[in-house]
Amino acid sequence: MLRFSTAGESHGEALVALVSGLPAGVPVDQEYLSRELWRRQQGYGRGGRMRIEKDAAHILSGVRHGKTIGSPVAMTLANNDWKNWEEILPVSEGDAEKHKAVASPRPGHADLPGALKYDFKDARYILERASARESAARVACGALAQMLLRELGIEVASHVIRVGTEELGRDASFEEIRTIRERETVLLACVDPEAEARMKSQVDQALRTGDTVGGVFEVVVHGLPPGVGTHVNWDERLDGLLAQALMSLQAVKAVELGRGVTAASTPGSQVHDAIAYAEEGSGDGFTRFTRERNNAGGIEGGISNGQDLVVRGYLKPISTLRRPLPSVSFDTREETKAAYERSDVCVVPAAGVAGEAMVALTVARLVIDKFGGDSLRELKRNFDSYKDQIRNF
Ligand SMILES: Cc1cc2nc3c(=O)[nH]c(=O)nc-3n(C[C@H](O)[C@H](O)[C@H](O)COP(=O)(O)O)c2cc1C
Ligand SMILES: C=C(O[C@@H]1CC(C(=O)O)=C[C@@H](OP(=O)(O)O)[C@H]1O)C(=O)O
Repeated sequence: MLRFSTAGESHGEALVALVSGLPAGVPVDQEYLSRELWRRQQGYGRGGRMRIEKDAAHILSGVRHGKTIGSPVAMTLANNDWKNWEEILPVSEGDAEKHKAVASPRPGHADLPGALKYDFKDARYILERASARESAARVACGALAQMLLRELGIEVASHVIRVGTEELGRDASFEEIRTIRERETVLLACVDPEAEARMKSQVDQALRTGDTVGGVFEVVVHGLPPGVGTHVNWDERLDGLLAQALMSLQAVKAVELGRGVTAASTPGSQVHDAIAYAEEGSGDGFTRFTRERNNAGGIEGGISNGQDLVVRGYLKPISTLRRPLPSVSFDTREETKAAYERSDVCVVPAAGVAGEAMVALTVARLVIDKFGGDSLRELKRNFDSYKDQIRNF
């Protein structure tokens, strides 16, 4: 079973990422890994921290001569900002000035519930781990999952479809979305330059007014055969697993599969994707069944149906505001302003990259569950044999 976990605090020495369950023989492309990490750091509206960090994953185990060997892959990602904190973080709470306590919790961040739960009067102990710095480690894990999926012809890409109140307003083809990955500079990762300019103006307004924005990213998986995930148990359904995977990302507050949101208010005849049967050589790429549209987002009954998987993550606006909202001091219990040091103002493109990682890890896990194999060769053989089986169903 493919599993991954992360450790590390935002301003600690390093992040740690651990992936187990990858078959042996998967080519590990360091350049691809670095590029995914770079992509997660991009986007208009990111704060000062991204000028400090230059993320890179150092592989400690599980890879020899450029390929996985079946053992867990352990990676570390250094925090450059650690050098600015290494003398502050060890200072005890007693020395409040030097300790840089966060003692007025930010509405929307994990500060207040975390401090209550873990019994701290300093939310720094909470924010260090709640921080989306952790998503860098997820992207390192996700890059490995993508390296496996690419060997099977399965691709994952994301783009931004909304920032604040500005949206793309049309469907994008997978070919268009794929080109976002290749961009040398990333503004808001939108396929349409005009919509991107409108999105930028939303960020500019937030920057001007000391506010923040949220938005929506879309992750698309191309080349996934029908039959991945299952309807038979609630916790093995592809839709449920994808929702959990994306919802677990910092600031994601809703997940949509296909046209899930508008479908709720649209008649069935306009929602469901009618089925036809094509001549040999055509069809959805896996079978001879075809659909003219993909409102289901590639999943029916918790099972992939051979169409592109389309999953959207809805982000709330960033909670740390330059013009802070009212809060209450842990020390005096009097009204004060929420803490502010520095912050991102918009993170939708970065969250999209983290979303790709989470989707890739979820899909790779189910692919490994279904097709098995301790080596990539064995997995591929099983995968190809299944594709033969369904081709002429
Ligand atoms: C890539 C990324 C960067 C983020 N940067 C910030 C930030 O600079 N400031 C902030 O307050 N929240 C930021 N967040 C969101 C917080 O991490 C998140 O709101 C917080 O941990 C509370 O979790 P919740 O929003 O999921 O409830 C970021 C999220 C992502 C995905
Ligand atoms: C460090 C990253 O994002 C951070 C996520 C984050 C938060 O509260 O989630 C707060 C900010 O951290 P800092 O207070 O150090 O500027 C972001 O920069 C990153 O994405 O690598």
